[in-house]
Amino acid sequence: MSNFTVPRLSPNKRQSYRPPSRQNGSSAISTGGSLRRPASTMSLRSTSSGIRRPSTPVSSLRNTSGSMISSRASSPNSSRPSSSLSSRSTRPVSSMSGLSSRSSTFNENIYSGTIMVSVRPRPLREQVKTSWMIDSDESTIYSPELGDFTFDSVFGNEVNNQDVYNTSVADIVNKTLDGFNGTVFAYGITGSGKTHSMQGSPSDPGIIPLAVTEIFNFINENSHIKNYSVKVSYLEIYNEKILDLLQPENSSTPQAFSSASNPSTNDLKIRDDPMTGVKVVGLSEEPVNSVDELLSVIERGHMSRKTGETEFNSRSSRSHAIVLIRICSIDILTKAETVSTLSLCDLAGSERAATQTARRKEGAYINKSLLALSTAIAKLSAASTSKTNSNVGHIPFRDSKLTRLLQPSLSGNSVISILCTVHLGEQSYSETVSTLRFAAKAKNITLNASKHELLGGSNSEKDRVIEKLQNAIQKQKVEIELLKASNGLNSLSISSLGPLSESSSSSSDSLRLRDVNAQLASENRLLTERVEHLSRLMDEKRTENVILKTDIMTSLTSVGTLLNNPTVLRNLEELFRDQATEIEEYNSYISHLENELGKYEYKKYFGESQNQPDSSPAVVAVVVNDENIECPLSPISDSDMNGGYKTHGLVSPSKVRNNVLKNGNQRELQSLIETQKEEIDDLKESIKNKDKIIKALRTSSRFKNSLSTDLQ
Ligand SMILES: Nc1ncnc2c1ncn2[C@@H]1O[C@H](COP(=O)(O)OP(=O)(O)OP(=O)(O)O)[C@@H](O)[C@H]1O
Repeated sequence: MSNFTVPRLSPNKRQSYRPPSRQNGSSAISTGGSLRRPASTMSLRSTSSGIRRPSTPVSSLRNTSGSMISSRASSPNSSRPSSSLSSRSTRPVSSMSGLSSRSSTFNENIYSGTIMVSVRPRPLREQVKTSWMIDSDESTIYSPELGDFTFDSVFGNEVNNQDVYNTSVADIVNKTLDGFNGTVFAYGITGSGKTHSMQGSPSDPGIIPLAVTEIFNFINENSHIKNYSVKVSYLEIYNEKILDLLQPENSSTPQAFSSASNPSTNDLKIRDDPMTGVKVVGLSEEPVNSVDELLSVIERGHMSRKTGETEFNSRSSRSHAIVLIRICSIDILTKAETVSTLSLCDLAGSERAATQTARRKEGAYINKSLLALSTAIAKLSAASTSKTNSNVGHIPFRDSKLTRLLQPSLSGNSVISILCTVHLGEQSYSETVSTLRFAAKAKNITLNASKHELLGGSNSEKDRVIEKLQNAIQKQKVEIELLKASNGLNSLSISSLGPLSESSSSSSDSLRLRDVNAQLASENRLLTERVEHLSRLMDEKRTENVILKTDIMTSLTSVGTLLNNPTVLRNLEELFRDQATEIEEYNSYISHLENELGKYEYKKYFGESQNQPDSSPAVVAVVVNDENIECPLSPISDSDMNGGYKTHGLVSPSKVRNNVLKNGNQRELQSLIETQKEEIDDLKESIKNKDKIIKALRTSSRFKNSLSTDLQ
């Protein structure tokens, strides 16, 4: 059974909905079951700009069941104001400029303005703490640490998908129906509500089914003025591969049989396209004639989408999914033809490093493409805000399939709405901040979208296209003439195909030129493939690096987290102190043993009656082998030094042996020496281990100090 319930909007509800507080321009708060206090009684707080205005902490925006509430009316098709719109084609231009609340201008063929950016927090559970606040103006979200973030809309908890659609998406769909390309995408961390907003549920249909409904309602209304055709494609980008969700490969063509003529649907290629900017080669398109048909095609594609379980979402989308709805209209009277595409994107959510390898790989690809998207957005934002447009550099659209596909839209060829979904719990604070920063940058981007009218349009439009084509033909003619006139160039160009015959006519010249052209085109193809191959290799390398970096960061973060825990730190310091004390004890025990050994050896060597001089240093070690007896602090013969000691000397083994024999039991002495030596070695080994531990503890302590310095 389809997941989508088809909402039937009555035609007059198609126009953009503004909540009551906005429509009458006041900040009055709707009380339809809402617990939000009226603005006048709200606590005042100062903002970064010094203006004081009412605000409500997110935590207080909960109703008794723990869900958040805001002033936006929850109005499942009921409380929405009905507009007097009878036909969009007759709607005054001024009423269509509401795409973004920031400055935007619109004429029949060009839209200039900014991206519509909205923020939708996922409802918090009762016990979840948050420091975020949403202003009653429904456009500002505030954190005490970072201040205000202002967007076109910041939704409260009680809004449903219909409200989100009316406020943030309906204008985009309307413009698509007018011939502009439209793009809507949901962006946010895993589990923040992207799929919930885009697809919805039977009881709360999402943006995709609502947009589809609006499209067909409009088409039905205007079928007496224009002929429409609608086609749908559905693709996903999974691990940097583009897959056709309407023709999953395993259902039809086995990979082994895929060839250039029957390209694999498991990794479709993107090509530049003069009409649409980019084109996914081989992506299937299905014609559809009704809401139900369109939704069932999407539902079919949806079944093939990759999902998996993450820490935050038991059914997480592991791919970026894009529904492309192509609408073609031909004016019955003027024959003006427009083609426009509505792209509805449910992006995969970013997430912290996962534990499973497969999830980690997916996560690395997802994070990589989202990083590419936010880099592109940041650069476009810088380009839009910079007065000179210089120093913004190249926009790296080719860094990921996602940015490559969105390139025409982000480059201004589309009207765009971005819905940023966030989770306002403390646990996701840093992710929420980065999503809001992304949203703020996106808000700066300016768009200059134009309608996509084809031949057959108004006379002036037709003339413009004809003139363009004639100019192109003229240019080519001149080029051919130049080639013909220049023998040198001619022979240079054609030499690779063999000499021209003396008597070549102009027609054979042009045949040869066509051959040269074909050869150059095929070389070009080869080079393009090589470039693609190399960039794929680079992509793989980058992904490996991302995975490696993610692993390293995970380890560093866990060490950092461990060292930031005061209890762990205290325990480590105690351990460190204990080890140091123990080492000192060992050292003094070793000295004691060495002293004893020295005394014992001295007595054996010089006789029981001789006392070791008090001032004599201890023997540190005695090594017995066949050739030498090494006594780093060994006693030497009477004659050598009158019973004194020589440091680190080597005594001849025969001398020692003689003296030992003179004093009795050599075996006993040797075994004692060896036992003592083994004990000393064991103790030294144990000190070495302790030293290692101390060294490791010192290193972690240094690492912790440097981490905390970095964090400051
Ligand atoms: N605004 C909301 N109201 C009610 N439930 C919501 C809302 N947002 C999200 N949820 C619920 O939270 C869960 C996760 O949401 P969803 O699957 O839409 O997240 P997501 O951002 O698409 O995650 P992923 O990127 O992992 O696919 C779902 O059960 C969804 O129903």
